Amino acid sequence: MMKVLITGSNGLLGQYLVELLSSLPAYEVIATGRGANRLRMQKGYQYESVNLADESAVKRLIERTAPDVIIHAGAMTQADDCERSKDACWMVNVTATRYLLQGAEKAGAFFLFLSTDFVFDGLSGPYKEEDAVNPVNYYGASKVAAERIVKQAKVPWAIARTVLVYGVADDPRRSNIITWVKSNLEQKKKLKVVNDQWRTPTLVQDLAEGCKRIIDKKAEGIFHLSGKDMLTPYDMAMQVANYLNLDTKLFEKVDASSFKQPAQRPAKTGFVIDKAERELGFAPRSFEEGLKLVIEQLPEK
Ligand SMILES: NC(=O)C1=CN([C@@H]2O[C@H](COP(=O)(O)OP(=O)(O)OC[C@H]3O[C@@H](n4cnc5c(N)ncnc54)[C@H](OP(=O)(O)O)[C@@H]3O)[C@@H](O)[C@H]2O)C=CC1
Ligand SMILES: Cc1cn([C@H]2C[C@H](O)[C@@H](COP(=O)(O)OP(=O)(O)O[C@H]3O[C@@H](C)C(=O)[C@@H](O)[C@H]3O)O2)c(=O)[nH]c1=O
Repeated sequence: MMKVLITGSNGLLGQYLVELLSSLPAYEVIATGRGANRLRMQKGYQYESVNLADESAVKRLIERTAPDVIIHAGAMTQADDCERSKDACWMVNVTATRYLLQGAEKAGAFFLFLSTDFVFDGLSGPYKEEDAVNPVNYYGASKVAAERIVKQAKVPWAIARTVLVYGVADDPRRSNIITWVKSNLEQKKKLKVVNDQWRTPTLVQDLAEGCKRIIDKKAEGIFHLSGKDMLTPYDMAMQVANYLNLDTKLFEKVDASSFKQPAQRPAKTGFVIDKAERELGFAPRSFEEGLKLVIEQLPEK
């Protein structure tokens, strides 16, 4: 049985990793999050409340649980918050990653780190794993710094980068493109939707499956795990609205410059996922299929 420690277990990806792995007999899951366990499903795994910024708590947890694998999904993920609170962002995204890695090296655990398309500048997407990083915001810079630490690890490691993850969260601290469009249009609210950013949005179930394939194979190195469809948020929003027969006249097509967000976003990212398809058998759903699955999962109004 593979003992897997998952950080960020109350987050969007974390909860799908916990549900996926704890439902399979081959895995023993230790889920760790900040504060109380917020998952709907509270059986079939061990939950440990740990602040990842607390070095001794992190190292004690790893020593006590002795995992074979650590999947580090926990992070400060709101790019604007990271721009405003750089110290907090660095503490969680970089320093905490170092604490976990030091614990992993002591335990001899395989280390899988979750990273982002925001490590790239967005000038020449879609990106392959070997392309040069050049972040345009502090969140991206923190992930580049964390990746650098992971690459020097004394244990086998992998970095899974992903893009614009969407899905249904038990207790979401942040919305995502589908839930955000659906809830606003249903309330007849006007939406400014960006038409000059390009992404390859990723269904959270596909991302969790990709992470599972990496740990099953102990596949080492960087893997780009995202959807294959290159879309703008406007394209995505139109697909959501049309599928749900909601009023697309509520959309105002804007370019990113009309947003006064603290963190700059890279214009055109998106990933080439050939390596993940070839080496992991990674096969993500189309945005249309993912959209349908998410809508089916949403609780009835
Ligand atoms: N969502 C996306 O579009 C993308 C995500 N990624 C990366 O994938 C990973 C998972 O993302 P996602 O699930 O969407 O992120 P979420 O923001 O949904 O989850 C992140 C989790 O980390 C936890 N966390 C933050 N700070 C601490 C801390 N100090 N101690 C313990 N836990 C902490 C949060 O806790 P709490 O719930 O209490 O806030 C949260 O549950 C992240 O590393 C992210 O950078 C990469 C590209 C795209
Ligand atoms: C808030 C808002 C967003 N958008 C678009 C812009 C953007 O491409 C998309 C998502 O916007 P957000 O600001 O919510 O998300 P954003 O911070 O851009 O998303 C990022 O999150 C971190 C974790 C990552 O690692 C990145 O891969 C990326 O997913 O929706 C609009 O079109 N209109 C809006 O009013």
